This record gives sequence, structure tokens and C-alpha cells, in this order.
Amino acid sequence: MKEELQQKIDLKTKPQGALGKLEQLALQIGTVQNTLSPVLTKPAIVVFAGDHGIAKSGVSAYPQEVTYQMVLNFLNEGAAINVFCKQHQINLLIADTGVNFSFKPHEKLIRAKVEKGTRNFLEEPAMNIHELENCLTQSEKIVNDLHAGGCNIIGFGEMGIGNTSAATMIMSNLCGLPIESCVGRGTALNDEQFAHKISILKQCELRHGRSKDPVAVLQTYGGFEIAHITGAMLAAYENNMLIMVDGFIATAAYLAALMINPLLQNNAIFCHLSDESGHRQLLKYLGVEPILSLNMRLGEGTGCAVAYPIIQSAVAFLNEMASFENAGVSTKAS
Ligand SMILES: O=C(O)c1ccc[n+]([C@@H]2O[C@H](COP(=O)([O-])O)[C@@H](O)[C@H]2O)c1
Ligand SMILES: Cc1cc2nc[nH]c2cc1C
Repeated sequence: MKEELQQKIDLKTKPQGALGKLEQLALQIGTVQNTLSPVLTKPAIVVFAGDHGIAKSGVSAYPQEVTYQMVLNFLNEGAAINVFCKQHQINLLIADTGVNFSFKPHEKLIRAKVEKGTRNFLEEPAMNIHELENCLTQSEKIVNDLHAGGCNIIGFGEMGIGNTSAATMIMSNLCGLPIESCVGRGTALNDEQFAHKISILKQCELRHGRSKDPVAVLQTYGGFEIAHITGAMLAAYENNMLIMVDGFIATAAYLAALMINPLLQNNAIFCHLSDESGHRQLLKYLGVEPILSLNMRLGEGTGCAVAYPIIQSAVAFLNEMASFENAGVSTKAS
């Protein structure tokens, strides 16, 4: 199928390769769906939210309460992700994987709470193996349900004060890179706060040692929302869905999932380069190029939502553009 797709792309009325990254996307999407005429159906983004014990150690510029407050904002349709999903007709769902708050039922809220926040990994592992398994099973069900409803392209966002610290530790361990190469300012720490974050994360490294085992690393550092994203990506792959990968935290979850199933890379679309400083290095480590680079560092799945119309353009040109033959346009001079 790959060769036939490449031929179809090359016969479109354009100089060879002139649609750049859109051509690579069209090739990838057609290959995943094993067709010359792929379609994107019922696009969805799930924002997984969870609290982090490490937030108590002064590693974020914002207090932990912002996690639940932002979940309420998502449910009231006031956040950036709501706006972009509405703009592009993407179905948006919010999953409470471990927020320190009791939410009232809401049609867009998925109840997947493991605990009211992870434990502080400065002192002890963020979660136990049962809690991690709970994350992986619940997220699998969430994705399976969306797939059963006709969704074939899905993005995963996250919300969790302190989660750039967890993602930093995941990246540092699984890539075998020093903390300094992975850490960033998250929600915009000043120089002093940033130095404190680095010192805390180094203490955590001393406490837990290093590991390249994705399951052990997720258990040690969390969070519930990150582990949910890992499980959700694995389930999306099993359903042969296209997987939109968002920013730093979502890519750390992807890294863990990739180590569990390397075939995941066939279905993954890297939506944007986050301004969180470790993200560039992480994408480089993975050997992938994102669609967008807009200096965004919000999370919530906003990179996926903003990149989605570009993914649609890739599918549209493949399906709708004329070939040289159909349009009566001459090919290259020989
Ligand atoms: O997606 C990203 O690349 C990204 C980069 C920096 C921060 N964030 C968001 O900011 C929060 C984590 O930042 P922090 O400083 O609390 O660790 C969390 O809710 C993320 O969604 C997200
Ligand atoms: C306000 C705010 C919104 C967010 N959305 C994702 N992470 C966030 C962090 C903060 C602080």
C-alpha cells in the first residue's frame, strides 16, 4: 500500500514533494488505514486530569487547586481546548483520573479517579502497581468506547499542576539523559523557583535511582493522568486509530507507551513542538518532527486541536486533488 500511496501522491498536479510534510502525513494516514482514500471520522480529544503529590514541594508556579479549577473551566467550556475543539468540531471529553476534588456528574466528564492525587515522589513512589494497572485498564475502556462510537483519530491532553516534574523524571530515566537536559520552567517558574525545581528533582533521582523500565518509572513518578495517556495510546493503537501527540507531558507518556509497544510509532502524529525546554530534546530522541512550532506550552491537548485542520488538509489533498492525467497537465520535462 505504501508504494501505491506514494505513487498517488506523486501523480497529483504539483511538483514532486511540493506539499512537504502534508505528503508525509497523507502517506502515513493511508498506510495506517491501508487505503488510497483514507477518512478521518469522529475526531476526539480526551483531557486526562490528575493531581500530583510533588506539587506540595514547590515545583510549580501555581497551586494544586488550579487542577480542579481548570477541570471546572473545561466543563464550563471556557478553556483554550474548548475553544479550539469547538472551532474544528472535535469531540472533547474530560477524564478525572485523580483530581483532589469531588466533581458533580457531567455529560462530558468521565469518572476514572484512582485516588485524590498521587503520593509525593520526593518521599515515596507516586503510586503502587494496582493503581497503575487501574489507570491502564480504565484508559483502555475510554478509548475502546470512543472507537466503538466511530472515532478513528484521537488526541490526548492533560491537566495537572506539577506534571512537568513527573514528565521530566520519566524522560530523564527512559532516555537515559541528565535531569538538566529534560527539565523546564513548566507554568513559567522564575530563576529561583527553577533552581529549586531542579534541586528537588535531583533529590528524587537520588532517592529512587535510575530505571529504564517504563512500568516501574510510571509507578515511581506518576501521574495518574500520564499513566492514563500511556494506556490510552496503547489502546488506540490496538484499535488502529491515528494518535495525535500533544506537548511535553503527552510525549513523555508516549515514550513510556512506545517502550511497551514500539509499533505505536506507525500511528503517532506529532502535533507540535512545545516551548517547554525538554520537549525539543525528547522529539529529537524519538527522531520525529512535529507539525507545528508555535511557542505554545499549555498542554490540555491544544497542540492536537490546532494541528487537526492540517491533518485534515493532508487527507483532503490525497482524496480530492486532480492527477496530472485527469487535469491534462504535462509532467516533468525529460
Ligand atoms: O504541554 C506542554 O508542553 C506543557 C508545558 C508546560 C506546562 N504545561 C501545563 O502546565 C501544567 C504543568 O506545569 P507545572 O509547572 O505545574 O509542572 C500542566 O497542567 C500542563 O498541562 C504543559
Ligand atoms: C491556568 C492554567 C491552565 C492550564 N492548562 C493546562 N495547564 C494549565 C496550568 C495553568 C496554571
